[in-house]
Amino acid sequence: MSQPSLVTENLTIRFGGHVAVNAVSCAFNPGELTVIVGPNGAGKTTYFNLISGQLTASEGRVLKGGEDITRLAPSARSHRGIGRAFQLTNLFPALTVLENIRLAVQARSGHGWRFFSPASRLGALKQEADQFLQATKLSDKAHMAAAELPHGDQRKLEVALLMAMEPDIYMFDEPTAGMSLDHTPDVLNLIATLKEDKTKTILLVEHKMSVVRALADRIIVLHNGELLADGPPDEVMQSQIVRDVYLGSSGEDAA
Ligand SMILES: Nc1ncnc2c1ncn2[C@@H]1O[C@H](COP(=O)(O)OP(=O)(O)OP(=O)(O)O)[C@@H](O)[C@H]1O
Repeated sequence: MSQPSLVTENLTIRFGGHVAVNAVSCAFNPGELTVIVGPNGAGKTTYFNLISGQLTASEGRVLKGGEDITRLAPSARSHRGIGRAFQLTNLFPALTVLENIRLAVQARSGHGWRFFSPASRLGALKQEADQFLQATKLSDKAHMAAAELPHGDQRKLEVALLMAMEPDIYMFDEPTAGMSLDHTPDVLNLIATLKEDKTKTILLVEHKMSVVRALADRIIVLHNGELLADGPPDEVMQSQIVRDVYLGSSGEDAA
């Protein structure tokens, strides 16, 4: 088995006397999509924030490819390949879809572009951006301002920007929340496509059981900040403890 791409060791954060994430130890592997479920207030988003760096742990460690990144800022973690979708806050609303994607490609390419002439640089940028436009089925909207897109297309654009950064860890927090039913399959297909590239590690916080069933290779359950269960979807969803604390309290397809 290959080395885990991401590990949390005894990861803990306290807010005053409240322990929001409590000694969560978990290893995530390349090519695996893990869905994180749990009742409201279980600590899912806080666990995400500890991994992507919006919050710093009170105790424990986050390791990316074996490197301790526990104290790094979010930007340093993103440079190390941790890509998190932020519910539209990454978009430049006044720029077109294509311009948004080009900027993301440029940001990832960094100084590498200085070796090219301005014309060939633009050509290479456009070619790469086109690839992500096509992957997210946004080619026909390339010249629309991001702000004018329907909500579902904005979420797709957000995935395109994330893909353009080529992270090896993808983090999605309820990627279909607030999305109309006709856009939902597109986004789910997109995430399923990421899975086909067996090198990516994908983490997804999700309430909708239909989404969990469609995508999960593995489910981890948080409850009161603790890791309650971890395993293959069928096994986890059928375990009595999960039924009692999770399905019992929030029901099927909550949200
Ligand atoms: N910055 C903060 N200061 C104080 N308490 C916080 C902070 N962030 C989160 N919490 C608390 O930590 C607990 C876990 O919250 P979190 O948002 O991670 O839960 P969640 O599982 O993502 O819930 P939901 O499904 O409702 O989004 C909650 O009790 C919340 O009030």
